[in-house]
Amino acid sequence: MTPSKLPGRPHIAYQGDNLFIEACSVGDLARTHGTPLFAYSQASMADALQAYRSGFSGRKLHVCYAMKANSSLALLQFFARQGCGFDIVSGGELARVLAAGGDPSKVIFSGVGKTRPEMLQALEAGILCFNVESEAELEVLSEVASHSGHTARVSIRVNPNVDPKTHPYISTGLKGNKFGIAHERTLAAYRRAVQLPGLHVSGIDFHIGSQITDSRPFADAVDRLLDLVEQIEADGIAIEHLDFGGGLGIDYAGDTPPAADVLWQELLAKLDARGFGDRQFIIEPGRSLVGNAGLCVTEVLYLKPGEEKNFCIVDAAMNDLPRPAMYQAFHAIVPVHRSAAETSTYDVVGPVCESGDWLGRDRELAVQPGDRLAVLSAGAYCMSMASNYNTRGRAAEVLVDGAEAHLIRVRETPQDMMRAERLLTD
Ligand SMILES: Cc1ncc(COP(=O)(O)O)c(C=O)c1O
Ligand SMILES: N[C@@H](CCCC[NH3+])C(=O)O
Repeated sequence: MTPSKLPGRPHIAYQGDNLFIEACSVGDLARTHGTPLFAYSQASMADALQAYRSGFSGRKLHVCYAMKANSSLALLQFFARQGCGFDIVSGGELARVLAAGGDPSKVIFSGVGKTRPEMLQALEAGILCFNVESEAELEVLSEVASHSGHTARVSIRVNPNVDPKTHPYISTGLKGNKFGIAHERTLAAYRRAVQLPGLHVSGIDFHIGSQITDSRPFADAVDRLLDLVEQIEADGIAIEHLDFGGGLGIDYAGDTPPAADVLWQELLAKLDARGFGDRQFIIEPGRSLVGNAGLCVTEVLYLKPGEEKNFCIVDAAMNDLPRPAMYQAFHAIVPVHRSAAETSTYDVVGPVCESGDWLGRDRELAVQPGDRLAVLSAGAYCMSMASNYNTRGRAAEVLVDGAEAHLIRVRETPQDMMRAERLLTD
């Protein structure tokens, strides 16, 4: 039987009427592990990583997986085994990298609010580079490094003032965003960095936003970055590596982002033309490595017809999948077992006590209580943004490799959720 593939998700397909992720039936996974359940395709992640590596073939490339997209330990372990480093934004993320067997010397540390203890933790672990986001941070990092006898390798994150044309909450490279140092102030920041003790200037970076579906903003940002590198190097300061951040989008709803290899072949032609093609490059992709590798299986609890809306109430909620509530994001929702029954239009909602707790609006579905649905594109910024709101335990997760499904996270229990709390004693 020829599987019918879902666009943009090559390893998720119907065989007959049953949904499969690689060679695992999604229905069987749900029966074995319960719902809500996240399932990730290892082959999808490998393919996505390979697309970047093909685009940079013959170049010096270091891929730092932006683990905020999905920081589940087994996924980190997978990327570490593929030779990747990690883009971290907290001491907690560094601890996860180490727990997953990641190599700290391949880690870069981004983020506007690094604390002194986090800086020290990263210096002691021996990370590759700090992506510094303000002049004030530069001073503090110099102090922490020199007082502790370390040298911090630094890259300055430039805010190139380029519009990535994405949701305002996930745009990061515009003047009005809190991220990076303004283009105009960058040279002065480098001049200061080379004077400060405890710092070694290593690179320059940008990250302009997330879910970018057009190559233009990347091309503009690369141009602006290279203008700066020329100025900085003319000033006698060597820039060893160029870091282009992450941000490439995925297909959620028929979106057509450029393929990673195509995008980078185009951008590298620009870098070659300007004489920068043989530099050490770093990229920090998150969503595009894991987003369409994942789905979340949920069970229909109740159907509730209403005067204005029909509700399909499922056992996954905004605490598991916060993107619709936070960004009005669209995630495709498909049946785990397709049926020929007549469809109705439903809002797919969770059990959480908020009207914002919806996963999909106005979806045509043929469903009954007990049926299962799969929320697609759930590999990125779902589990890593999940919460315990309404004291709902985080879902279980499986990593699928062909016909094998490895349980990589057990469902969180009420005891797990209460573990860090203390009652008052008289
Ligand atoms: C500094 C930095 N690098 C990389 C990423 C990864 O972005 P994406 O998941 O869109 O690839 C982010 C998140 O937007 C980020 O803030
Ligand atoms: N959480 C966002 C992406 C944030 C990117 C981090 N800088 C999303 O779900 O789309």
